[in-house]
Amino acid sequence: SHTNGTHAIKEHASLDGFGTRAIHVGSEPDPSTSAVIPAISLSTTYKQHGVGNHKGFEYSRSGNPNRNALEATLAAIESGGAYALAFASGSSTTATVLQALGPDAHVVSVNDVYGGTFRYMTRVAAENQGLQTTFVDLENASDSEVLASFRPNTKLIWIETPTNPTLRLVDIARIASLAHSAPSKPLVLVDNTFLSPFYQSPLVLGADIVVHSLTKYVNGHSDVVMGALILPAHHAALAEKLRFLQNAVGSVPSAYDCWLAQRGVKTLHLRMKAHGANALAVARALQKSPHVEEVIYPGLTSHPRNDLAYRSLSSHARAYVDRFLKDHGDAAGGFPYGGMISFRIRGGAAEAEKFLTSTRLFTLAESLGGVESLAELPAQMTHGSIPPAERALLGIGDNLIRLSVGVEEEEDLVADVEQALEAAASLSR
Ligand SMILES: C=C(NCc1c(COP(=O)(O)O)cnc(C)c1O)C(=O)O
Repeated sequence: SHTNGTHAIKEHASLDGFGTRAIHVGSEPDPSTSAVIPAISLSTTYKQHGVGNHKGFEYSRSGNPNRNALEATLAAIESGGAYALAFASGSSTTATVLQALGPDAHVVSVNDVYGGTFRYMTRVAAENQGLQTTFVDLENASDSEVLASFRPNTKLIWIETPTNPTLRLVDIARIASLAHSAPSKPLVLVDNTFLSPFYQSPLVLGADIVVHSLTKYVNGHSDVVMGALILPAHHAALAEKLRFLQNAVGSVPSAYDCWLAQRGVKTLHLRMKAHGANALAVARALQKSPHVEEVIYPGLTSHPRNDLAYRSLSSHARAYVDRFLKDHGDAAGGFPYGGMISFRIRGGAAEAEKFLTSTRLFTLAESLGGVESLAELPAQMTHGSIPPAERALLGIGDNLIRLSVGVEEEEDLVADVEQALEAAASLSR
């Protein structure tokens, strides 16, 4: 049932499958018009029938029908979710969560995060609220090394997995168990942007908060900038605190963008299956190419943490992957695991530039998760805000190319990558 403060989803939602929830929860026919698809409610204010006597809406920043509906859908599809809050962008979601930690807090973050997240932590929150951030290789750190990174004022562990852009995998369940056993009991947050709620359910694995750049897979059509966070039922107090900040800071999405995102999320399950199958095929083609030094795609059987990738799959993705493996067997060389691939092209910046300007279907552009395939050079583009020394330590070199594999026809994407690799290789002939 909806309240203005927090939106706990209807009980029945948990009984339906992922795609069914995405299509039906939050999209119930309009009770007054019976419209199957909700109207776009652009009004910024609502008539009151007496002071404080209203129908649950007072002012659009504090809540509006389209945002409430989208938040209900997001809480329903992020398994284990009960509360969802939408923001104007993934970055403002990050900012709001970090603001909620208060002054002089300490955060342990995975060492490879989106450049904008790194930038906010180290150049904004550090200055504005005295945030201290320790970047740790949470993929490889031992339990004792993780525990040693905690301080008495450690309030939050920030995880991306797979990380952007080197696709490092973090064992959410392991880190959550360590955090919840530590004296300072830091909250565990997972930025689930890269896999979307379809492939990974961080709340089920023990996380306390999930954040998404909805700009990416959830909206899925490269026409909305938005973010969201989702909390489990036992964090009602944290939901209220973040709902207060959502309204007080006012970094909220428009009703129209919420309506677009609600339309996009309805096909998320279909798109993520297609993204995954296409990405596996492109990763295999890259693996076979003499012009590629290294392919990073955790769905490949050859990936060192392919077992962790499989163990971390959501229940709905596990069903899809098991069917895929049954249908394709070992010939597939792995399983679909989201649409993101990073690879190191043989050579350096020149070869990378030639590849990126030779693709016909992969558009050279920032962002990811849309139906169209995109390609970029993190070192100079999305992760340019990370100091060169840090980038070098993380392996974000001038020959590291990141692909967001879209839902075009698989054969077309494989052919496009292969011809662009040949074009890049021609530089050294
Ligand atoms: C724009 C890109 N990333 C945005 C992003 C963000 C920020 O989301 P925005 O909606 O772009 O503000 C947060 N978390 C992750 C993992 C992200 O990848 C990019 O990597 O091309």
